[in-house]
Amino acid sequence: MAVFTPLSQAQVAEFLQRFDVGTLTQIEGVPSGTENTTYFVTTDRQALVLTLFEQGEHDELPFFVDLLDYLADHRLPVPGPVHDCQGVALQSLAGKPALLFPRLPGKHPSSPNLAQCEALGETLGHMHAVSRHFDGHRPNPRDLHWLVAMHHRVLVYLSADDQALMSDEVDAYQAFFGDAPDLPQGALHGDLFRDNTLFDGERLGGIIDFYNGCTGDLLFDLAIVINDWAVHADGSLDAARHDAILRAYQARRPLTDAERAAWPMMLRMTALRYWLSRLLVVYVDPPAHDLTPHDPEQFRTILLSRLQNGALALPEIHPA
Ligand SMILES: Nc1ncnc2c1ncn2[C@@H]1O[C@H](COP(=O)(O)OP(=O)(O)O)[C@@H](O)[C@H]1O
Ligand SMILES: N[C@@H](CCOP(=O)(O)O)C(=O)O
Repeated sequence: MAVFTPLSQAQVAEFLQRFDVGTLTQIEGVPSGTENTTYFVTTDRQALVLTLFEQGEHDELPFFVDLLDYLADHRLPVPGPVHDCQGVALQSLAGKPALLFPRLPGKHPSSPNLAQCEALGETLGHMHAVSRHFDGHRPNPRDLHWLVAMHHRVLVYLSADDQALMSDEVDAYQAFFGDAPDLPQGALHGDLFRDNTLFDGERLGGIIDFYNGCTGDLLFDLAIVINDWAVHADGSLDAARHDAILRAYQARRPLTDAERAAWPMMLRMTALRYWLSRLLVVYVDPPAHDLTPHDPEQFRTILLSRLQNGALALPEIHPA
C-alpha cells in the first residue's frame, strides 16, 4: 500500500478550491508508490495527481518544484507542479507538504522495445542539454562521498568475498575519480528506472518521481539508465537497447572525451550505488511499511557482470 495518509473526498474537494482546476469528481489512492502518499484526483476539467510527502527532507521540496518547473518550461515531458491562484505550488494538506501535478498518460514499460529505448535516450539527452543551465543546487545524495561513508555499514552482513568486492570497488572509484578530469555537470533525475517513466505505446508520456533529483555528474544519470533499461537477467548488457539509448542520447548531447573515459567506471559505480542502497534498506534502515524491499542481489549481479565483461563500445556520434 502507498496511502500512508488517508484523505476524504471532502478534504480533497476543499484543497482543490485553492487552484483553478475545476470541481472534484473522484479520488483514488494509488497502491504502487513506496515513499509518499499518492492519489489520482479527477475534476470536471482534468486528471491530476496529489502527492503528500511522508518522509525525506522537506526543506528540499522547493528544489524539486523549481527543477520540475524549469524542465516543464523547456517542454520536457515531466509533470510541472500545478500552482495555486496565488502562484504557489508547495502546499500543506493533512499536516503534510503537498503538491498537485497533471496526470501524465501511459504505463511503466517492463520490457522496453527499441523505439521506447530511443525515446528515453532522446528525452534524457534533451533534459541534460537544458539542465546544464539550471541554476538550482542540491548535491547528489548518492554520490561517491555517500558510497565511501555508507558502505562500512553493510559490510558486516556480507560474505568475506562480497566484503572484499565492495571495499575494493569503492577504493577503485576513489582512485579513478580522484584523478579524473571534471565531468559535465547539471541537474539529474537520479533514479531513472523504467518504473519512473510512463509510455503511451512508443511515446514517452512522462518522467516522474524526481525526488532523487540533484545536481552533479550528468553521466551518473545515464549510467543508472543503462544498468536498468539495457540489461539481461544475468546482469549482462543488451547491445541493441544499449545502442538505441546511447545513440539517441548523443544526438542531443554528445559525450565528452572525459565522459567516455569514465564510462566503464561509472557503470560499475552506479551498480554498486543500488547494491548498497538496497542492502541498507534490507539490513540497516528498513521502512516502517510492509512493502517488499527491492532485491540487492540484482545489482551485485550487474556489478559483477560489468567487472567481468567491461562496458560495450559506445556507439558513434550522430549530432542532430
Ligand atoms: N504525474 C503523474 N502522472 C501519472 N501517474 C503518476 C504521476 N505521478 C505518480 N504517478 C503514479 O503514482 C505512482 C507512485 O508515484 P511515485 O511518485 O513514484 O511515488 P513514490 O515516491 O511513493 O514511489 C507511480 O508509480 C505512478 O504510477
Ligand atoms: N529505484 C531504487 C529505489 C530508490 O533509491 P534510494 O537510494 O532512494 O533508496 C531501487 O530500485 O532500488
